[in-house]
Amino acid sequence: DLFSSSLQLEQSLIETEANFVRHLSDYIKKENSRLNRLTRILNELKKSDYAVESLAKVDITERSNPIDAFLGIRRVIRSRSAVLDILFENVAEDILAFLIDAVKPQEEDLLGVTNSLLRLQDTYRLEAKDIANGMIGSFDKTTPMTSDDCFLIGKTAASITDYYHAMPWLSVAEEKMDTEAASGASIQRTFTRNDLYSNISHAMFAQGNVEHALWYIRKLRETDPSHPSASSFYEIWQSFKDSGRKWDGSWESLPPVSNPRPMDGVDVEYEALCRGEAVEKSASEKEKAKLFCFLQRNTPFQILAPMKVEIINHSPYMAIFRGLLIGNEADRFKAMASDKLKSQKSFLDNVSYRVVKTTAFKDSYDEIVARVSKRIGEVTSFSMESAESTSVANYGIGGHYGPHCDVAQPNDLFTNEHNPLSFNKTLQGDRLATVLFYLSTPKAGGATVFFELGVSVPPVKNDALFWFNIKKNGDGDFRSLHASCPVLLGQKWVANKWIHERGQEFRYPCDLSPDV
Ligand SMILES: O=C(O)CCC(=O)C(=O)O
Ligand SMILES: [Fe+2]
Repeated sequence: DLFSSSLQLEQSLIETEANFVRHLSDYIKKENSRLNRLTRILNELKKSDYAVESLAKVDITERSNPIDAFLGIRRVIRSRSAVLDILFENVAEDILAFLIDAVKPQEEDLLGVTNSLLRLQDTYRLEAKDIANGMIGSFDKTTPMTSDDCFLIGKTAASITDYYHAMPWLSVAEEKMDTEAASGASIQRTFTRNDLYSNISHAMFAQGNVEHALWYIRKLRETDPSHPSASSFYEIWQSFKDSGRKWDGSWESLPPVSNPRPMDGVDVEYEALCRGEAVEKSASEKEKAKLFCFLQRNTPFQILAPMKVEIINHSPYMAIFRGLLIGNEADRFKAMASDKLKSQKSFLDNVSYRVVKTTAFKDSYDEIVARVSKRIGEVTSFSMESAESTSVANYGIGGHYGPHCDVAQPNDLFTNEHNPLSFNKTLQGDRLATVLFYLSTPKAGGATVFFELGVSVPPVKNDALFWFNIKKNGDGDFRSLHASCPVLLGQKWVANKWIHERGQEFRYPCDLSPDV
């Protein structure tokens, strides 16, 4: 798939659309030349004596000229082989190969991006109508969608019984169909008005709007009694009668539309944190007053260039290192990762859980990787000996990473995504702390959020976020449960450095208390 890395999707769209234009215009040129050559042969044949005579209905009983016969035979043989050659020319070979094998984005990407749009709509409280008009929140406006695009999104949602999302998209499709008709725009549609009514009626019914369902199915039945959905009229009518509700059948007296959101699996606090809103567990103003920032001068290097450290949570300790990356380091990491990004099959094997592609670099890969690892060691005072390779990730369109802890220890809170065998726990120990550095600043969205702490950190290029995953007694600290919010606009790139337990025995002494 492409949609799980926004970089790869953008690259492939640019490449594919440019190649599509080239292949199709080459092909049309070749077909034109074929037609021209055929026309030339045709015109010559038409001019031939025999053809002219046949058209003129000349009496041939007297006619027999050996020269004409010779020339006629030659002409037929030559034209036959010329036409056959042209007919058997395979001018479609290149474009067929392109269309069959080389056209990337595919249906799974369309489905992936559709899912992303619906997820963004929920998380950031966007209206289907605004998205359909090319608006992502209050950000830049782009090309509006057509009724056909909106219908496809609504129908895709309905096909997985997601009527909550289907409803607004189908009604936008209806509105757009009306405005398109009024403006005389010629829109290619993959559906008829009655297909739309059938879908709206179904979704209305599923969301408890039986009168509206009846209204739409009645319109469908009146105009096309042979439509496959026309017979649902009787079921809906029966349901309406059974409900004992009152409605006189007019548009004016329809009750307001209800469209309840299924709350199963929805984390309201997560969505609020993603929008940057405070939640119950967020620090109060009084607690916030205890947070501070300072200039760190731990090492000779830092005496020259002190690190700006912002403590954002005391227990467990969390801090932001402002400007940990310098110069073009962030861009170099992205460039190094660009052609290596691979999608990570999640442990839960659930595509929608993690829409991101990653790759990892050992310190020996490039001087810059070693340099940044060394700097992390300096600012955190931890040994980097047992740390993992630096992993770089590019999120997809609307890409996110569901709630998880970075430790490999199993726990009851949730199914841990990290494969316990992915690093050698006995040699390196578990992931003591995470340093997450931001390689880009997305235009909107993509915050890193901590559910138990009510903390939301918006990504800022070159900054690094530090937190502990393990308590001093060695148990996993599940207050570190975190997630990456869906990216709303722009690209989100991060890199992870996981610091392990081994080698930190003197730098981070153990404690038997289970609470630190
Ligand atoms: O990208 C983020 O904000 C969080 C990434 C993360 O939690 C991880 O890669 O383990
Ligand atoms: Fe994580």
